[in-house]
Amino acid sequence: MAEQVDVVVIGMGPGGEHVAGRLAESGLSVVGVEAELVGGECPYWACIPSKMMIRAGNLLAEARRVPGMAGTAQVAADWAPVAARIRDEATDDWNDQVAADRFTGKGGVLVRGRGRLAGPGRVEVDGPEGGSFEARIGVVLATGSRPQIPPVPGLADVPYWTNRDAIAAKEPPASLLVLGGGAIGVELSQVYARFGTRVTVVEAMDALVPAEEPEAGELLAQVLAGEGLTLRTGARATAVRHDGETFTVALENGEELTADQLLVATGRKADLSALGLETVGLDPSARSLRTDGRMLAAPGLWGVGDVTGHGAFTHVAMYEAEIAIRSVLGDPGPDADYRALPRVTFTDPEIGAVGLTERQAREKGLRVRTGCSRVPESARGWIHKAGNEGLVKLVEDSGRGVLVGATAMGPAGGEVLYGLAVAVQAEVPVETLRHMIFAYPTFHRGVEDALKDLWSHTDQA
Ligand SMILES: Cc1cc2nc3c(=O)[nH]c(=O)nc-3n(C[C@H](O)[C@H](O)[C@H](O)COP(=O)(O)OP(=O)(O)OC[C@H]3O[C@@H](n4cnc5c(N)ncnc54)[C@H](O)[C@@H]3O)c2cc1C
Ligand SMILES: NC(=O)c1ccc[n+]([C@@H]2O[C@H](COP(=O)([O-])OP(=O)(O)OC[C@H]3O[C@@H](n4cnc5c(N)ncnc54)[C@H](O)[C@@H]3O)[C@@H](O)[C@H]2O)c1
Repeated sequence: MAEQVDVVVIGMGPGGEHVAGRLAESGLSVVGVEAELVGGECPYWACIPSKMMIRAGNLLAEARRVPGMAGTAQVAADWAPVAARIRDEATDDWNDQVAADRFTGKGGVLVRGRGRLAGPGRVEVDGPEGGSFEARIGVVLATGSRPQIPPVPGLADVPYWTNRDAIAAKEPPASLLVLGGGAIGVELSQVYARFGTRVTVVEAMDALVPAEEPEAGELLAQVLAGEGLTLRTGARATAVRHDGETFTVALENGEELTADQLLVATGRKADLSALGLETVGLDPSARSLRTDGRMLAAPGLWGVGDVTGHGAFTHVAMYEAEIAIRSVLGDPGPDADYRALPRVTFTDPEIGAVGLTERQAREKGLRVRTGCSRVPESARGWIHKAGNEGLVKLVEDSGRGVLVGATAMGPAGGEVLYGLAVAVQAEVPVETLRHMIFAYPTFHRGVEDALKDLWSHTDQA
């Protein structure tokens, strides 16, 4: 006999935990199903511990910038406090009791196991605590994503690292090969390099962080090369092997790269294959779960987070969760709108970006005008000196006179981004932005310089 409840949430990462907790607080009977740890990837193997590592790496980099600007500093990197902080403060040694109690404290019922749909509103959970559930209102799928491993010959047979191993490492390897120069690849590469690891990054596309503006990828490559990393862009791995000690990655051009560890960071994908989607008339082989503006994938079936394919970010999962909560409760509010989706790659310098890149805007057929400024050429960048690399790039839909995208790269680039995200979201006329007062001498005055540059260009469509 299936147990009757109001809502079943499958997957208790940032998206699912938020939906399940809020619906339980609102008085519904809610079952949250989790196969691993309540909280999902973000607190245990992703955002939070990686940003602790980055904070540590940035402290070392700042200390190394003291000579010539503030005296002398002797810096001895030590991974032990980083590994300890990840265990003690971020993950409770990968124990989710606090998160589980947080959910049950709101009135939810946690069922540990792997859930799958068994027809509209029906969920079956494997595992010792499993069972069958029938949801009166519906089911929320929030099953996240997992690493996408490319079909490079030999790769499947070697003990490569994913983000999980890189986060849980108790000490930095002497050398590290990183396959993939996207967000995970560049963030973790820079950290490890700052702790003394010899790092080589292999990126298939022509630039690092290829989903962002090419100017950002080029500048990041200069910075990372300056910090001693070896970079291979436009490089395809043709074979991987491991002799028990050393990894070897062969590239298309004949070059062979070796290292003690190999991190595969070539993207993440949702896995819909085992969720029973066929029982509700949906395609289990799809790349992601298609949802409408209310996060509905089918009647009584909502999707939130990485599984929807709208951007693998915790802030997207939380945003979609809020909409799904309103939709389940029948509360009014706007549909999902991804025009001003922000991304921050937490390298040093940070790469903050929102909305469309120039290329995406052109591909949409917009009349595009761009404006750029360089952080070192601004008063604040010049004052900052060591570690001042960065830029601002604006993408205007000149037909409408509004920004549709922007990049703020530099010290605190992710914070500078905020004003630009407001401008894109609210479609503030560029003419209005141009006549604002920008505080002196801030990094965000680079936006004013980029607006001036925008104005000096005629339409480039
Ligand atoms: C190294 C790294 C760094 C990152 N840094 C950032 C960052 O700085 N900022 C940012 O915004 N994003 C970052 N991300 C992305 C972020 O972690 C994800 O976007 C976010 O965790 C997605 O949340 P989610 O709820 O969709 O899924 P997840 O966090 O993936 O959680 C899904 C949960 O569902 C469970 N599950 C899956 N299938 C089932 C099933 N059938 N039954 C029961 N349970 C199931 C899983 O065990 C998991 O706990 C980073 C990712 C990585 C890998
Ligand atoms: N700061 C953040 O918000 C943050 C940090 C880390 C991860 N994330 C999220 O997690 C997602 C996954 O991160 P990711 O870095 O794995 O993915 P990604 O998609 O950002 O980057 C993957 C990179 O690997 C490259 N690649 C793919 N196949 C390759 C191959 N065979 N050889 C060499 N390069 C190859 C791609 O061209 C791409 O540049 C990100 O897209 C992002 O949404 C966010």
